[in-house]
Amino acid sequence: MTIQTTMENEIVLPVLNSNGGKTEMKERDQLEKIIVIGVGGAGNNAVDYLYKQPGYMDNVGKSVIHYIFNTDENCLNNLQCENKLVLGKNTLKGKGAGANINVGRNATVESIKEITEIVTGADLVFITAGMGGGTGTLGSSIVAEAAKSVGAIVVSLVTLPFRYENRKRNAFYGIKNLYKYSDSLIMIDNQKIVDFYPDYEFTQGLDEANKILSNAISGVIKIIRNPTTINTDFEDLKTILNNGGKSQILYRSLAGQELEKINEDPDATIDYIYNEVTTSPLITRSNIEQATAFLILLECSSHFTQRIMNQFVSKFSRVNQNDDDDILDELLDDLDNLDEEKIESIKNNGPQVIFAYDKLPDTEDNAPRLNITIVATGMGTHDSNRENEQTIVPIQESISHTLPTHKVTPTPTVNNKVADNLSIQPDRSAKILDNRAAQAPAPKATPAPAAPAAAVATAATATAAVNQGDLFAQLSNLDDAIKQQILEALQAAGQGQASTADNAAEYRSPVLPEANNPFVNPKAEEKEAPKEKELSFLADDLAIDE
Ligand SMILES: Nc1nc2c(ncn2[C@@H]2O[C@H](COP(=O)(O)OP(=O)(O)OP(=O)(O)O)[C@@H](O)[C@H]2O)c(=O)[nH]1
Repeated sequence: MTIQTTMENEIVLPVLNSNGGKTEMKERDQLEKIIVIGVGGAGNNAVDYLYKQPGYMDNVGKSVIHYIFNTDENCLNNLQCENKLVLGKNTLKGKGAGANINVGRNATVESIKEITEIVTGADLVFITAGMGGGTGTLGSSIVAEAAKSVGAIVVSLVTLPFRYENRKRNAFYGIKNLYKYSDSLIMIDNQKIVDFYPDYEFTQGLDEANKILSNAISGVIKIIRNPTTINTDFEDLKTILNNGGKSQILYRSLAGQELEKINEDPDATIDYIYNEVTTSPLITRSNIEQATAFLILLECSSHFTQRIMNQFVSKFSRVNQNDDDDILDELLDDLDNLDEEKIESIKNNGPQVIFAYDKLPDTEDNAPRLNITIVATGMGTHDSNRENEQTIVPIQESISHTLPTHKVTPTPTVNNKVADNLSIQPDRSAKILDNRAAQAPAPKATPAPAAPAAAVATAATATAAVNQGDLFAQLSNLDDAIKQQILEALQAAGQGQASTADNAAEYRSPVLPEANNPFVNPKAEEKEAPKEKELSFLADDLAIDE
């Protein structure tokens, strides 16, 4: 679907209306704010690859903000993406981190104020980086923490280094930290490029990985942005990511010969498609058969009939076609006396599937075509055959779950939300040191569940004020210039509304991992405060000896 541009150059997207047509327009300011950030050389290259994808920038990419962050200014200058941030410019003067993860981490912390401004107001942030190098390894997790602190969903996509680089240990320090702040973490193993494409020219091999990263990003953006005959949106993505567990994003485009037997021999072709989609050679452990929730976007030519769609989607939902027929017949026969016990006995085994469908225009040669994007979650945490059912909750409670997530304050400032999410509270009486922060546009309100009283109390403890002396003690491993930068960022965050326990709880992300989310797991509120309330990049466990 082409994005239309108005006279004022405002992007408007057609959206599905209640009659199933595609006539309504969604104004730009109604759209969720999506930001794609590449950190370090590999991350920058992945964003650049995305830019170069045919049609991407003319279509969904136009309504997304792209950034490349790097310590190495030369690398930034050579790439197309117009939004660039040089990390740690005062200290490193635009030179790279020299494969030193501590240097890259410090450079990113030095730029935390700019990073915070960039992510403020975001609903969804994609972060992509190569693990193992100096900049992206820990820089990515600092960016992820900033994004999580402003309430965004964070989807991280990283590469693992080639074995011959001997950087796996550093890479896993990076993954350990990034995982904490990511709702979804996708990993591509560069070593598998050697295994699967041994004869490819070197950069062509790297591009195979870059293609997977960029396809995953553009596929998810399409799921949210593109109007389709059966539509999905940002709320659907949240539902699937809230399912918890490990996640995976897969994309595949198939056409022509690969699908030529789709009508003659649908069983074999569907098996073939399923295998092609679910076994991406470079992705580490897809384990998709363990997923307990799927968000699927299917864009197909007219060869994909009702029968074929039924067979194909059933492979994910693992539905047995004739299950429950008797109960359904009994219920339908007596609608006046619907029996709750009978309703409850309907089997909802297997994963939840939300799917979007759109028809691709047929080509002149009438070749079958299929593009498929899958977000799968819940791997590794649940029984994949668990009962998939939503419990009906009393009406008041269910209304409170749809209340806005992030408190809308009359004059919120860029950094208030960040500050409220951190355990170290800035001095609220401090003068405004950064005028840009004060003038930044108000972040858009997004939906949020109401916090139970006990969670508010827990959050109050977690946000207990820490004075500047304590802050300096925690900063002892960093040099003076960086300490000053961080303090300024925190002080800028300090002006505006006073922090209260209420705010802290209300600003809590609705997409916390299940174990920490009191709305999914009622016991979570009794556990320790959510991790993102700590200013983790100042903590000791990030001081790594190389
Ligand atoms: N797939 C893929 N991997 C890459 C690419 N560029 C770098 N890598 C991998 O990513 C790892 C990190 O490299 P970079 O991203 O260049 O490093 P950096 O984070 O910028 O850190 P410094 O260069 O030390 O400042 C490397 O070990 C490579 O394995 C790329 O274009 N594609």
